[in-house]
Amino acid sequence: MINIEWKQPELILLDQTKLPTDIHYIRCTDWRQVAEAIKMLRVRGAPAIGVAAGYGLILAATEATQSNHPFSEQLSQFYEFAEELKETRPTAINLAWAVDRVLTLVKASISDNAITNGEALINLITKEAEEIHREDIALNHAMAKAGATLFEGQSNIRMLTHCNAGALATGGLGTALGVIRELHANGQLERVYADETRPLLQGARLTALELHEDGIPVTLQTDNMAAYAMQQGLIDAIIVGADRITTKGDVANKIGTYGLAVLAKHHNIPFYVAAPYSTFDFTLQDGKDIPIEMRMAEEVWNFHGIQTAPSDIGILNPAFDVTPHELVTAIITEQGVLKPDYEASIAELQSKVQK
Ligand SMILES: CSC[C@@H](O)[C@@H](O)C(=O)COP(=O)(O)O
Repeated sequence: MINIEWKQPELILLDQTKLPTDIHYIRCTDWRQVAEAIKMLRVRGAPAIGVAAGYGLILAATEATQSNHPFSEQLSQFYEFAEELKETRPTAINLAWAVDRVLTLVKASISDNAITNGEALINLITKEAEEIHREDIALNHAMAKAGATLFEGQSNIRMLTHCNAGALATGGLGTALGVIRELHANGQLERVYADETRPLLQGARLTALELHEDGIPVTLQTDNMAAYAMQQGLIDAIIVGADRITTKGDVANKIGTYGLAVLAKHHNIPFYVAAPYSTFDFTLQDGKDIPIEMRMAEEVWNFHGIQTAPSDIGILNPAFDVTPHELVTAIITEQGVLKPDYEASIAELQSKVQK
């Protein structure tokens, strides 16, 4: 199932809010449609929103350079659009990372006089957006291989995952699900337990669908069954993706991840996080400084048009939580597996990727 495709002059996005029942594609010709799709989780998952935003910038540049204004004014307009796109979701750093990567390149090319008109700007952004997408696919492959090294010699692995960190959340195979796919291909995986992931059911609607379509045995459980499954000895390891990781190794991921990590500690089950370098925030040390997206109350009291609670009560709806580094057994990246001391291993990662 292709979730993101650039077909000049359109960005085609699979509307993930309609899965698993409807396969519906949105054809974006305006960057505002891309912003809306990101906000409404039609395209979601940290790396995927970074890839989509990269392409969204082509549409932003196309609109900004259509006027008869001087190029410098067109550029200012483009920067404003880019800022708006960047602010659509605050927690997943891959979004800001992708927008900033394109803006840094644009600004450097302007100051070098390498681009002096709209057409050159659009060409430059198109190349970079495509490169971000290609790179994400390669990062997923490298993470899958690196992650599998943690399970050498093991077989019949029963893995628990939360939310969707699969192909639908990235440009490629997925982060956590990339590792799961690799273990399945190696014949080492017995089964995946997928948390349904309230309130928007990314685990049920997306992870269960992806795995089932790939012929990977999957058992769906509601979030409040995870403790039971661990207590019954059904889970050998937990693997999740991430939306932002600090230099200490604190991990923001889908709400409910922290609870799983606490449970894993109690049951002595390894807790792994898989994420590419673009998910690390090298400017933040402590997880408490990660901005947590608070979403609409309606997502909790209403599901797909069915009211499931009184609508006029207090509702808590943080989209993410932060797992402290002490609870993370290892972080799988495309550069290899990071282990505690995370401050040291993440500093080493930073020196490799920010040459
Ligand atoms: C490879 S995706 C990692 C995370 O982005 C994923 O686990 C997650 O929390 C996604 O949240 P979502 O709100 O669906 O965008």
